[in-house]
Amino acid sequence: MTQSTGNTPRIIYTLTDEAPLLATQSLLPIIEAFAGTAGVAVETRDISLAGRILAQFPDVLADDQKVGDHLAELGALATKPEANIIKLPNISASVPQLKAAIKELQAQGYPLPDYPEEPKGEQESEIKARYDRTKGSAVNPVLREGNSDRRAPASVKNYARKHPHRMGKWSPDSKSHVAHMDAGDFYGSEQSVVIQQAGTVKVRLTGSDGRSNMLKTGVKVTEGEVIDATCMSAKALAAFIRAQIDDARAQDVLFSLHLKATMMKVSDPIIFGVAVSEFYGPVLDKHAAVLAEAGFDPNNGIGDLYARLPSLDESVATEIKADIDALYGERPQLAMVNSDKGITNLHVPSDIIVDASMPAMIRDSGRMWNPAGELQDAKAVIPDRNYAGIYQAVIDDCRAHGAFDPATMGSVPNVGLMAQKAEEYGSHDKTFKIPADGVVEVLDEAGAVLMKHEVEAGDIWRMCQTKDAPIRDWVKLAVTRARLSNTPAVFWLDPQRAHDRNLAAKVEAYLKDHDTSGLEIHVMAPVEAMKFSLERIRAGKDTISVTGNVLRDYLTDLFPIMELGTSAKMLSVVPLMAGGGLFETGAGGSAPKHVQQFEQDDYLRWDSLGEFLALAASLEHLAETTGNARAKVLADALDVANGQFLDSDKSPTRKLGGIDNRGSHFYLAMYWAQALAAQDDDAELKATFAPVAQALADNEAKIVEELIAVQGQPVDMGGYYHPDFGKLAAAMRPSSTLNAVIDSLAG
Ligand SMILES: NC(=O)C1=CN([C@@H]2O[C@H](COP(=O)(O)OP(=O)(O)OC[C@H]3O[C@@H](n4cnc5c(N)ncnc54)[C@H](OP(=O)(O)O)[C@@H]3O)[C@@H](O)[C@H]2O)C=CC1
Ligand SMILES: O=C(O)CCC(=O)C(=O)O
Ligand SMILES: [Mg+2]
Repeated sequence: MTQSTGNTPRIIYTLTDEAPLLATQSLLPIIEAFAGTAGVAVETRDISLAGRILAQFPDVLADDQKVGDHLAELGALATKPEANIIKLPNISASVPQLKAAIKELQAQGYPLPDYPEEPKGEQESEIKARYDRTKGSAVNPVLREGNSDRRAPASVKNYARKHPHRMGKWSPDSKSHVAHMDAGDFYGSEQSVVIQQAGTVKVRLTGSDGRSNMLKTGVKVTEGEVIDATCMSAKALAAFIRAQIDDARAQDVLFSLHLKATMMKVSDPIIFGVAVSEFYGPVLDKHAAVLAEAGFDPNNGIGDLYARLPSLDESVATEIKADIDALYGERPQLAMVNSDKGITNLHVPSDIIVDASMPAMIRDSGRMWNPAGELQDAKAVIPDRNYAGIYQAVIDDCRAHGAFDPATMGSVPNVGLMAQKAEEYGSHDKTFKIPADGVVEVLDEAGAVLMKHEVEAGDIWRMCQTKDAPIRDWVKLAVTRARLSNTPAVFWLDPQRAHDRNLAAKVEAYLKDHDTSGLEIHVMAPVEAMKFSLERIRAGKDTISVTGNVLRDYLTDLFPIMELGTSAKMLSVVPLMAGGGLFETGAGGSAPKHVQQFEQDDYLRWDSLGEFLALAASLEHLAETTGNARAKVLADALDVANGQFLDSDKSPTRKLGGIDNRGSHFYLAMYWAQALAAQDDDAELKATFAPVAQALADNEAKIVEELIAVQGQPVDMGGYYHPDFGKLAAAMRPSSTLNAVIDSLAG
């Protein structure tokens, strides 16, 4: 961690995981050196999965192993006006990832306890509770103390139009489709209440035997807040999955499941587990006793079963493997995550993240990879109806009109509601797998029943909260964006949903607080909104989507992936409600596939454009809020550099032998230095950067050669979740010529 003292204006740059952490090793020294010339300190805070785990266990770690709770620190900072945080994507860990990270830290000498999946006794429950704080979407809901504004800046959109990426061709005969439940899902059972008076609510389960049990007490609620409760029937889900398995086989399409088991860290792993249990049912039933003994948990995927086979008697393990292979002969083929390695769609819950997986399918002509490594039509199972329909609408559109054309299509920016753990971000501690048949009720302090569901054992029940102030802020942000970009805005709200009806009433009321004259503002159900937006983008027109938290997530991968080929090129800003700024980098995740390639070939194809855009926005915000004129000069020059970077197409080439992430950082540094040397707003900066620009330009060929020369060899990172920073820095900064120029600027 680097830290400054006193009142130096500062930007916090987050250290995260996987590809973005690798990119940081190369980019951060450049950022620090440039920012330093304006007296801006760039400090780092570690919010990686490994860092978060270590921060939970100060009591078991030696003094030199302890790390501070940087996430808690940044969460507090996000509620203050001085916050200026650049947030890179981090791992939202599934249980298999969490266990792998713990194992790696233990092997590095950190005396951490094992993850007690089924805790026995108080001590193990306490350990599990600590680990669970680091699991799933543990970071974003803490830092996102504002709503989200994600869009492709004009320069990026123009670049995509000039250099359209490849889109898979769609056939009108495509059999690909989305399958969702028709009843018994969250959509069908949602109830919603607007809180009239601040207080607390509690959640009570009363079993059919009359005994009651508090699932949750003391949930604080504020006036005007919207709370919802909803429930998915385990029986209906299992029947639905069975029917889809049969139908996929009958139609000869791949079976694939698309969930968000990382962000919806309690409900979706259970849904994933039901799909695994149904698909592999005959084998799991036959070997139930031995698998239970081995600790297999279907919620962790069929990969968990394979991981446990070595602990079994060899003949039993061989029989289980043979039974699975035989079962594959009776099942539809599974969509593959990695067909070369035999990793299926049901192996690990964190490999099938719907926001990225559905757009990838749509980009690849609606097909997914089959076990033979070929593209094939697929059934995309998205059990809950809340949002599944939007993807079917895209598929229908592509089947009817062909793939979208990035050279001509319009854009769909997003204004997303997520502040103060809005909607599903607030569900993590209020989602339960129901232990017994009965009734779940949400009660207020006086004991009045606010919401009520009949439940059966195994059902998933969850409650969400959405505070009033974030809703007001979201409406305001939507109007501001519509006005600034002179673009129609559509609130995606479904009149069939209780929560959405409450939101729509608030939207109607809060729109009156703003001057909306001349603006085109609609409220439409998601499928209708999708159709409306698709028709417009085919005609080259833009439409702002104004959505809740989940659609924010889904749409900000879907549209950028269609429009730009990747969501890495998005500007992703979170204007914090307290006045600070959280600048996210792109809209994608931490790209584990990129790390595999880096480890194997010393080639990192991570595109840092998202970081460049976030940095410009962060410097601009810093200049505005602290009056630092030099930061403004740096920001303006970075805008120019970003434009030139796009014009010159200096993103990673994605081919060994071409520039990768590191090469793209060199070009950004050169263009940025050149823009600073060319400007006349600040003579001192001009003088500082003239020789830097000169040195970088003079040595361009040499630097590029030094950066490319290392490619093609394996890299030792000294760890995956907790790599050795010395090794990473050496690997990510292989050009001594570039390093000398940057280090001399840093002084
Ligand atoms: N903001 C956050 O903190 C987020 C974190 N996550 C976490 O990230 C991890 C991986 O999630 P996953 O769903 O696989 O999504 P990713 O976005 O990491 O991966 C999907 C694909 O997106 C493309 N991609 C994403 N970012 C970049 C980039 N900067 N440059 C080039 N390509 C990029 C790549 O696809 P292609 O090969 O097609 O170019 C990549 O393989 C998980 O642990 C998840 O929880 C996920 C989303 C957001
Ligand atoms: O919070 C998370 O786990 C993931 C968030 C995400 O995918 C996004 O914000 O786009
Ligand atoms: Mg996302």
